[in-house]
Amino acid sequence: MKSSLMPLGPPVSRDRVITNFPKWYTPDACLQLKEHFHGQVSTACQRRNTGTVGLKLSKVVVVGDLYVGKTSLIHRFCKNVFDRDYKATIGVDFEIERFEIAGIPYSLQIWDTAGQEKFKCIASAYYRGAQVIITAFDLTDVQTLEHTRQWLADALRENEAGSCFIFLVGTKKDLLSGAACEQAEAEAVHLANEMQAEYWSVSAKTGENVKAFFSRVAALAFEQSVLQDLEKRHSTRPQVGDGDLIRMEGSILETQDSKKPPTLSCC
Ligand SMILES: Nc1nc2c(ncn2[C@@H]2O[C@H](COP(=O)(O)OP(=O)(O)OP(=O)(O)O)[C@@H](O)[C@H]2O)c(=O)[nH]1
Ligand SMILES: [Mg+2]
Repeated sequence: MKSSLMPLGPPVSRDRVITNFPKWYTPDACLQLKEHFHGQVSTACQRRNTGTVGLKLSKVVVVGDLYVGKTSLIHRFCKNVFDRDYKATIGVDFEIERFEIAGIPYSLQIWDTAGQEKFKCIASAYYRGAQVIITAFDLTDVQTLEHTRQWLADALRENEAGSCFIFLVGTKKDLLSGAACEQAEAEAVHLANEMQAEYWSVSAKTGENVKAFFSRVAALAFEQSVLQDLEKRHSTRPQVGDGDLIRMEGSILETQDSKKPPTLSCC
């Protein structure tokens, strides 16, 4: 989807530009099978009618046992580095990654949480408001896969049921091959279906699937944000008092800079 209109925000690097809907890792455990943006989303993007979506940060929370490679995965994607030495995350950390999706600027705020038990209470304070939950485990350590159930339950407790996209990610793919890899993936796919999650295998060391994975996360979150924004704006009843914006049928009027105050009918 290419637009001849002026860009809406500062340019992003070429590998953060998403024009086609990124594909799943395996059709056996994926959140949706379609390969195109939703029709309404494509139209809204072409018309630059995506409301406040380009101004928001969508929250992504990464959880999982200590040492599974959460920080390494995020650093490979955001900084394109890999560190062989282990430095435990203390509490939480985050990175902001800017994309341009179907011509619209879009940002993810990726929260990296500590897997160590002693930091869990600090980290869990940051689970709230997640649009995406990534539960990570080490493909070479089956126990860490079993623990993802509990990590997910903890993260979901702080969020509205059904409001988050869930991903199950097997890390350190470079350490496994052949039948061992197939076996680990089969178990993970089974659990992903139970969790209603999308499954990915990645390697922060080699970078395999890392960019494709985060592009998929960004595209799914973006599409959901645009659809939610359209739905809100097209709701028939005018609503007053959503932050500093007044919403009226299909339009957003900013309260501070409007020359003429909007006329609202009383409900
Ligand atoms: N071979 C290989 N090693 C990896 C990979 N990802 C991470 N590691 C190593 O695994 C160890 C733990 O990685 P971290 O990213 O620090 O793990 P973490 O999940 O953030 O750990 P906590 O912050 O304690 O929760 C480090 O020594 C990494 O170098 C990978 O894809 N392949
Ligand atoms: Mg870490």
